[in-house]
Amino acid sequence: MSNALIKYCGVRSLEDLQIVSASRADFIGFIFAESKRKVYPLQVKQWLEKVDLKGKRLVAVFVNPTLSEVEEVLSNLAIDVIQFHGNELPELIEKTKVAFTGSIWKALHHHQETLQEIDYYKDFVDGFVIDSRIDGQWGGTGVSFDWSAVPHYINYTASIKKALLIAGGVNENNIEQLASINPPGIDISSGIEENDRKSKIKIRLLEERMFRNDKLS
Ligand SMILES: O=C(O)c1ccccc1NCC(=O)[C@H](O)[C@H](O)COP(=O)(O)O
Repeated sequence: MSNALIKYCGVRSLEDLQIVSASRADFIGFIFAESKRKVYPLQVKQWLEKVDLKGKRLVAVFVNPTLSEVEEVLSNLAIDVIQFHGNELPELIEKTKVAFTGSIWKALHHHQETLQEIDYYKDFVDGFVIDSRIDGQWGGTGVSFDWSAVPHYINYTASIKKALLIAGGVNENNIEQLASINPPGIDISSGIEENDRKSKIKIRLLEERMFRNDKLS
């Protein structure tokens, strides 16, 4: 059984939103950055008027945005979490907090010095998303990193009382392996897609495997 919180990211249509809203996700992510999954605040607002989220929280994902880009999203949507997925400086994070009282997560790419990067950001954010490091791409790569490092991230973020989600290439075939390491959160985009659309079938398979032994516990 897994207690991990789930974030399904990269919703890019009303149909995607309907599918993830009916899932066991805790968080739904929208990409407000250059990506094939990029969406716009007014578009998302219209979708949200038509869908019952069943209590799921909304995450706005940015890559090196201006403050006014962040403010435009916040003024149109009831965002619960902001995820900074680029090289944002603490100054931008601090300015964001003036108008935003929700949680802020910093996405960092897994490499030799990620724990030092966590240290650098820890006083400015509420949590971390650890994703794969792929040249020329910020996220949504569908590629996993070496999960033998995950226990280090779990222990360190627990010691500083920060949220943690593991991202990068999670899918229905490897979810049990990751869930067995017990990360507090798991973030998935490509792994629940088929032909660039969120897939009800992939989500069902992934959740069946992730929560396989729920009834026994
Ligand atoms: O998903 C994107 O297209 C994306 C583009 C630019 C920055 C971040 C992006 N995604 C952020 C996420 O939180 C994804 O869920 C995370 O990178 C994992 O993606 P995947 O490997 O496809 O599961």
